[in-house]
Amino acid sequence: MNALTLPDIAAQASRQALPLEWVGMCGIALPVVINNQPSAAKADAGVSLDDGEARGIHMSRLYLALEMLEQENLTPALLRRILQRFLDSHEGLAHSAYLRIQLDLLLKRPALVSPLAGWKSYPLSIEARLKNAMFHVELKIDVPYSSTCPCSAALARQLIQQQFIEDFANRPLQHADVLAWLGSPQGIVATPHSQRSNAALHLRLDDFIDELPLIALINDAENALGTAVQTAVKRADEQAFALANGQNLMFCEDAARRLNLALRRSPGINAFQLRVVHAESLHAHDAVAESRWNWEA
Ligand SMILES: Nc1nc2c(ncn2[C@@H]2O[C@H](COP(=O)(O)OP(=O)(O)OP(=O)(O)O)[C@@H](O)[C@H]2O)c(=O)[nH]1
Repeated sequence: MNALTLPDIAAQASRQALPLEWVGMCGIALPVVINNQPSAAKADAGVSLDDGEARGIHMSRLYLALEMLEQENLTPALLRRILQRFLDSHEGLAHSAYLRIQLDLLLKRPALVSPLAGWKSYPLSIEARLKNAMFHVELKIDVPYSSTCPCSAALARQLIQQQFIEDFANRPLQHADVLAWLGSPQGIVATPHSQRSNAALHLRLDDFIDELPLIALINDAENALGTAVQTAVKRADEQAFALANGQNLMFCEDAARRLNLALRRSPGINAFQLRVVHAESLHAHDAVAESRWNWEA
């Protein structure tokens, strides 16, 4: 049999000698292991093509290095080893390596009061870079929550006061009457508007961190807001949620400031930028606030 050598176009010289900032593959489907659980993910893997004379990179070498993600828990150390393999397999061609992994982090979250729990999905993106032996990891996490407008709450309270004046005008106040009134629709003649809201967190991690602090970060953000959206809900949980909203009235500015202060204290974070979006029910447009800490674009 005639053994033919397969043509290797990538190994040819480029017609235009020009380095490229990024070459690779986007949207690779693969499982990654987080907290010992496999999750369906999409990866973008690439290197710089610093040798402008080379026609192309070796895509298969990047692709095969990603197999390491199937074997062990996703950690900064694992990301670094994969990126190092990208570079080792492109010696002389590439000086910097990049990997982004996107998935929905599925966490079981307890109800506020009842002994129930349910699953909540947090869109997550993990970006790792290795260049000149400098290794960086960034996380992007979306945290959904509820926000009740403090201005609307004050306006609603004023209407309740007016209703009280009308209903109890020229009448001696009886404890039982007031209690019954408070429990009637008259006692809450106006309600403040509230909305499902989202905090998009973009965080730079400490370079020498051992674990990705995913759950700790989400907990810190949700505790700072006080009104995380719920999963399994019985009436007791809904009542506790109503109380949490009443005790945590928030403009988008308030939410951004709360998150900023909480994330500064959160371990393992070097810098962050965040964007909160309140999908207003008062308007057909959103109220948005952004905040940064130590962040240089
Ligand atoms: N560089 C590059 N490769 C591409 C592209 N689109 C498809 N490929 C293919 O990706 C495949 C894998 O490339 P390599 O990793 O160089 O494959 P290989 O030469 O068999 O592997 P090595 O022996 O490790 O170099 C090749 O068949 C390429 O043709 C592209 O736009 N750029």
